Amino acid sequence: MAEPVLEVSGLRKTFGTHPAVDDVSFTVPAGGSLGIVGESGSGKTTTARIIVGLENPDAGHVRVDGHDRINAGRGRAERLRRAQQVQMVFQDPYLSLDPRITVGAALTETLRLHHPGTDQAARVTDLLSQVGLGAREAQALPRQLSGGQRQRVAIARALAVSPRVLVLDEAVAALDVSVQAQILNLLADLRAELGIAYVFITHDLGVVRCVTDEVAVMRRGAIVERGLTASVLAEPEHPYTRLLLESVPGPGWDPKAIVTARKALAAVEQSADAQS
Ligand SMILES: Nc1ncnc2c1ncn2[C@@H]1O[C@H](COP(=O)(O)OP(=O)(O)OP(=O)(O)O)[C@@H](O)[C@H]1O
Repeated sequence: MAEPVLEVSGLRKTFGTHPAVDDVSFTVPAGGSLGIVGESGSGKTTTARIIVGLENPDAGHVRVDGHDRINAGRGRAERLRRAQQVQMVFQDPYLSLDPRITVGAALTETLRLHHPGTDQAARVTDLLSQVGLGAREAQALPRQLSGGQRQRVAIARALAVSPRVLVLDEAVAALDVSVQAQILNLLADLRAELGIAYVFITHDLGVVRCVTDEVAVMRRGAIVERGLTASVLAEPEHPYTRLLLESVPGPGWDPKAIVTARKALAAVEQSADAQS
């Protein structure tokens, strides 16, 4: 197994009295891809925001290449270094792209900040070509592009920083299925080419199947099951994972299976509550 590039250990975050993230630990090897799945409110986004540094945990560690991100200094050099460890791609690239500046200018600005001294014009061309865009898109404003193109730009901008880890939070959820497939293929190609590690936050098990090696299933802030994606999806051990799988309509899908899976989960949780 490759050395972990990302190590998350004992992460906790409570909002008021509500534990949003409850003792979450996992590692991702260099160039690996971990999916984090779970229903709405299970703590996926809060975990992602802590990894990126948008939220502080109440307890726990996040390390990239062995360097602690939580207790690192707050100076400019430290902030740049942290950004070069982890970048994030959000569901809605509109929110992360400045509507007033062209794609080319946005990429140039990111390169100037993170990699001064490189040939920025050549690198912008490279980055755009890596995500399947060209000179036309370089001159466009975000609103002049399609949703899929905007998401490619958001990925290019994250790549411009040359991060070790890319956290993708529902990054294809807003796109229609054919564009989703194109972006998922692009992400798979980039991982193979650049060796970046991915943390893929999604509620979509189809996405997990396509682009992750391992998956962690979150429920009520905690990881209830984790393993190789193919094994977890083929032979889920936790009743909650089974319920998630039964909830995906497909050929031969039987809505009654959801009822059975819900009952099995309730029985397990009642017996856990009784023991605690
Ligand atoms: N800033 C906040 N203030 C208060 N509560 C919050 C805050 N952020 C998240 N929460 C709560 O923490 C819990 C976990 O939320 P989180 O967004 O991490 O879940 P999620 O699994 O990503 O859900 P979704 O898929 O809907 O984004 C939820 O109950 C949510 O209401």
